[in-house]
Amino acid sequence: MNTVTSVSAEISSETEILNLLLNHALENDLPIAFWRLPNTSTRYLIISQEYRSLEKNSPIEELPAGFMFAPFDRDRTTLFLPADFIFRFENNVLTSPETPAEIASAAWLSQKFRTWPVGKRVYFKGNTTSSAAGNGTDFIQLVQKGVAAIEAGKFEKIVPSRTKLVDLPDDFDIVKAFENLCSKYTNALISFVSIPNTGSWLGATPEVLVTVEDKTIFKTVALAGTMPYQEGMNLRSVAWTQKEIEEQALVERYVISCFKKIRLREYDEHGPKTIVAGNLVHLKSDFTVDMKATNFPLLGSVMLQLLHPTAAVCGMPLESSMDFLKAHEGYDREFYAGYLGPVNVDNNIHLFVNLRCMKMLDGKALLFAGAGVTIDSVAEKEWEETEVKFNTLLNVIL
Ligand SMILES: C=C(O[C@@H]1C=C(C(=O)O)C=C[C@H]1O)C(=O)O
Repeated sequence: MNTVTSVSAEISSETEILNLLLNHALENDLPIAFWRLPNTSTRYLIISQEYRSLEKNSPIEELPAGFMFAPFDRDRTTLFLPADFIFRFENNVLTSPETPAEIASAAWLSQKFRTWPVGKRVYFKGNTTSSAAGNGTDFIQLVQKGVAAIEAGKFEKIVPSRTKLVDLPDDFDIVKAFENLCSKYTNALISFVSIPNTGSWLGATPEVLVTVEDKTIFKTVALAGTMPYQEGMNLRSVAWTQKEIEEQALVERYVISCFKKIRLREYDEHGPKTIVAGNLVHLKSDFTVDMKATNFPLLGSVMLQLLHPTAAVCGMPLESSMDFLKAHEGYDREFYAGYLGPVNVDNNIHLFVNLRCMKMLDGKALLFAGAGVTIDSVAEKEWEETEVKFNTLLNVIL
């Protein structure tokens, strides 16, 4: 059999192979996901023949290897991309295929190499639209409405968001952008997902929603509170205000309330600690559960249903804050603040909240960002916070 290593003499670089695969998927309307997990160097790329819509409450542990892409609105359909073709890149080269799926994918790829043009930049169809919204004034009014609703006792926390539409540079190159995000944001999930009728999304999210390692260890986090990161900042003495401390404590309470619903008491909690997320710092608490000791083999699925959308991206309590956003936010979040990530690849589940992300439109990018609002929020400061959050991607793509 022709292996990738033998055929790839002329087309050896990761960048060229990626360009070929992305072009192939986009030109043929095939779903594709390309990602790198935090603090790792391996990059994975999968191409599906077809995406699937997942049944509500279907256990993710029983899915084949693939990639999940879920919208913010839990009443809408979660999409799943089965790993019909799977490639793994390490140190800028395609790794030798090991699993049967990788071996079949490598054979398919080497077949394609014979006929494919090299050196072509990835092309985007401009067939997706979005309800771009949220100019500065609207957002400030939205935050003020949120604070008034908190004062009126409707909820304790709300996370309004807005979008920003920017022109992409003429020479914008998705593979280069992905590579730059990887080197700049080592502790984020870097992802590019493109699905027919849904669009192409690029992101660098710092927020874990559900991790299940080796079917044994469950992890989630409570992340909130935002400040710009400054070079040389001492993370042990960041001066968080009462507002941010309470805002993060609310998310922590939300996570614990989900454990309580299933009467799970044996969880470890560490934090909150200040962590760096690209150009920002946040407060984060880590939660870990030993699924064997607690006899909870489907804890990943169960907690996913309970957690999403968390108080970090929607509000607290969930129902009243969701109603407020539906009534007042004024645009469709689509997949922003939904979740995404690989499931059952290498025996792990890694789902992240879809933050610091953008949807690619024809020659433009639509960016999304939100900010946690409590009774102590100052609207202009929350607007500033969304600006800094946009910069996570803008610093790299413009
Ligand atoms: C909502 C976003 O981020 C969330 C909100 C945060 C906050 O309010 O401080 C911090 C981290 C995230 O949990 C976003 O990035 O759009």
